[in-house]
Amino acid sequence: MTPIERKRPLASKNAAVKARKRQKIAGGDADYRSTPQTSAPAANGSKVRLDDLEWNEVALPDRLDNYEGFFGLEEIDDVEVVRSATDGRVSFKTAERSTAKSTKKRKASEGQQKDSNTREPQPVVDKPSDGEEWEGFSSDDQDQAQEPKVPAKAAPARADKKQKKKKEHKKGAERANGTSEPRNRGSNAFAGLGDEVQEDDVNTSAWDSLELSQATLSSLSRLKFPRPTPIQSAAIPEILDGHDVIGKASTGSGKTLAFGIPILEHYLESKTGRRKASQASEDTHAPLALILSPTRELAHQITAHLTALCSHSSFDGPSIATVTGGLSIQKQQRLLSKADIIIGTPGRLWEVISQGQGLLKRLQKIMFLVVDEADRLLSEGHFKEVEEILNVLDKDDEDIENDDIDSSAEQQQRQTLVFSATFHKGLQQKLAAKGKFGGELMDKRESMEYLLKKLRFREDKPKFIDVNPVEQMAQGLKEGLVECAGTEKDLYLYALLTHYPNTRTLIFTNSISAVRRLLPFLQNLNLPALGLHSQMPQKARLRSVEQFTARPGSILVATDVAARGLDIPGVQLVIHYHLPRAADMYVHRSGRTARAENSGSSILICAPEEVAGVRRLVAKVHARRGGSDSKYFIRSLDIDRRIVSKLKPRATLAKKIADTENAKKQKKSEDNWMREAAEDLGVDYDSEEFEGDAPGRRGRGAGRRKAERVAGAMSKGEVQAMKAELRSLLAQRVNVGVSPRYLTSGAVDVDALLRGERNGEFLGEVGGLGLEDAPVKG
Ligand SMILES: Nc1ncnc2c1ncn2[C@@H]1O[C@H](COP(=O)(O)OP(=O)(O)OP(=O)(O)O)[C@@H](O)[C@H]1O
Repeated sequence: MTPIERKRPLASKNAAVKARKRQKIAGGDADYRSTPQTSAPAANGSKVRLDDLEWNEVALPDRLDNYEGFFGLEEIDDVEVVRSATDGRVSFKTAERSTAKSTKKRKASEGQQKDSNTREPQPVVDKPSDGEEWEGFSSDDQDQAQEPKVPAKAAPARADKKQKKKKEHKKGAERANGTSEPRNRGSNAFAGLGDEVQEDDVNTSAWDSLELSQATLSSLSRLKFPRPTPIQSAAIPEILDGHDVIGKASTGSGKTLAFGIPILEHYLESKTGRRKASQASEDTHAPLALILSPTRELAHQITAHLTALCSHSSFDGPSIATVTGGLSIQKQQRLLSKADIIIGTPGRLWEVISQGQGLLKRLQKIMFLVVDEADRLLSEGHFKEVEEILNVLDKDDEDIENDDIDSSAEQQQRQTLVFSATFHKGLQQKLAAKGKFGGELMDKRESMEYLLKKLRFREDKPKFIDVNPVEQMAQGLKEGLVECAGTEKDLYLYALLTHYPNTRTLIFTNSISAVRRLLPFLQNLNLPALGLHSQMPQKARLRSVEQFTARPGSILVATDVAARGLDIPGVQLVIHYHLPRAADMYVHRSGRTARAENSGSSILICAPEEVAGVRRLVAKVHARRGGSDSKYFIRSLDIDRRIVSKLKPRATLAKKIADTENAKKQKKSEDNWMREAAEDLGVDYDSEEFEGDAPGRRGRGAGRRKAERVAGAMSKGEVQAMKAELRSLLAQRVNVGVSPRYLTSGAVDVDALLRGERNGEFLGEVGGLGLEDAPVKG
């Protein structure tokens, strides 16, 4: 049903404001009061009056100057307009949910209006959501709440919380032993959680020292996370104590929950207070946290992690809005209006903020700003939109109108949490022409200086937590390189994949065109390959990640859009088809495997001239051990050339078919573009004539273009013939010459390999990457 909209009458606005003020003074909140509502909700589908419907105010753009007597819009969903057949009168039929809530709200509001003169003012637990809500409080209350929440002051609050939590723990234990009265379910958000011990819950006593709420502990138990990871152990208490935190820990070490758990704790603790404030002024519902992510996939993944943390519980989880490009902006705007946690990529977030709709002011009230994969977000080339957002949060933007918020107080409220596996300098330094690497990694002092320069922390010295300063690569990671001629990379890629059948593999390239080229190449060879790059439509991107996650032996060919943060369980092998452009990228790409204490392998495919640079790069990454120069020497894996040569005919054919089809697609889209341009200019377009006449058709790329032209000119029949030939090649046994069964002293069963059966001895012989003895969870 489409939403009904109506103009919000001035009188109703004034009444609403007055009611809110009264409600604030009373400190009450109908939905969260412990006294049960006695009024029965209206029957499902009953008719109600227009004013009894649960109207929601529609946000107007922040920068709308002149309302010209227009006070606002309200809208409502799920309402049926019923016209009486007898007298033509219009009434409204609404679902029980809506009617019940509006009845409850009306009753509450009436009750509060009645009681407002007799009740004692009660302090609101959390900070107010706007200046107006301070009315009715003493100046002491105001001072207390507006005081900067510096750690020294936060500590006593933490001490109180500790007492409270100790009691909660004790009660939880009593309940578990059957020594306490069962809790009154429904009396608060945590009610009954301790009672619901499920068979497959795990013991979470290792989390006890963090003093988390029973609700969070139950969630962790159900997620089967028996103990915190080192970064969680170190960061969570500091964040709960109110500190700004810079957290550095290796890939896959659980950084998401290191900030996610404290945010959830804060949400649960302040839920009643926050809801009180927001109930009083629903149109200014302030989010608790803003989490910035460099990629769309990571943003959606953080959402999934936080949702999983909450969905395993019986409390009402926070409302999470994910704001990324490629998906409906209108839908995201709607979610934003009620969001407790906003997770987004800077570009789309800035777009939404710029469009107004009230988000800007609400964002200024956040309690947590999280910058995930911080070095990437804050690096040149990506920083602009982040900077704009930071300006908005800190109210530096002079364009912002109707400014009635005390920005300094708001800024001091906010905790800034920064996480990454690497902090590096010179992200933009690319591989120099002769295979040199840029992208030096920063030490603690440098990264601190860098972040302090870029971010506005509320503390002079945020807590820098580096749980594994001696090693940023995951413990279970094995590394190796395969050397081959630059022109044979495709062939060696195929050979490598053949030796790791049914292995979830992530292949990294440095360009979108390489993804477009490799994907059909591998698919032609009957390999279950998927693609991921930033020019794919967002839905296709999400689908690729979903399918890669769901299908155990699948292969994902991706650009570095997949390098950061993606947590796909059971990725066993990462192949760097193109070398990473910087040391940090090597760390992040390789970090897609060997996550959460699993094992995995990372293999670079290098041209001979690249080998020395790669060795230096990998040694540099490992040199973080104690700061001394590392002797780490990445092993070379010698793939038997006899096998490679046997695989060559099929690889060559698969490549030719892929290139032909790509060239045809390319030609078609170029033709379409040229034809449209010619039509716009009112001239005739003949592609062949254009090709022949075009000047400057020599020089760089001319050879490739010629090959593309030839490939593109191939007939359908020729392509079909190549496909048939490839099919027959793929169906044949590979005759390896010496012995069709065993190569390299009986270590490799090539037929078994080509049948898709694993043979780990192959690499075991030459370098012992140890994939075979790497059990993979998930
Ligand atoms: N305490 C825990 N016990 C077991 N598993 C955990 C725990 N905390 C997180 N995990 C799991 O570990 C995996 C990696 O976590 P996460 O994605 O947060 O890593 P990360 O440090 O952010 O990695 P990256 O640097 O690559 O972004 C996830 O699947 C997560 O569910």
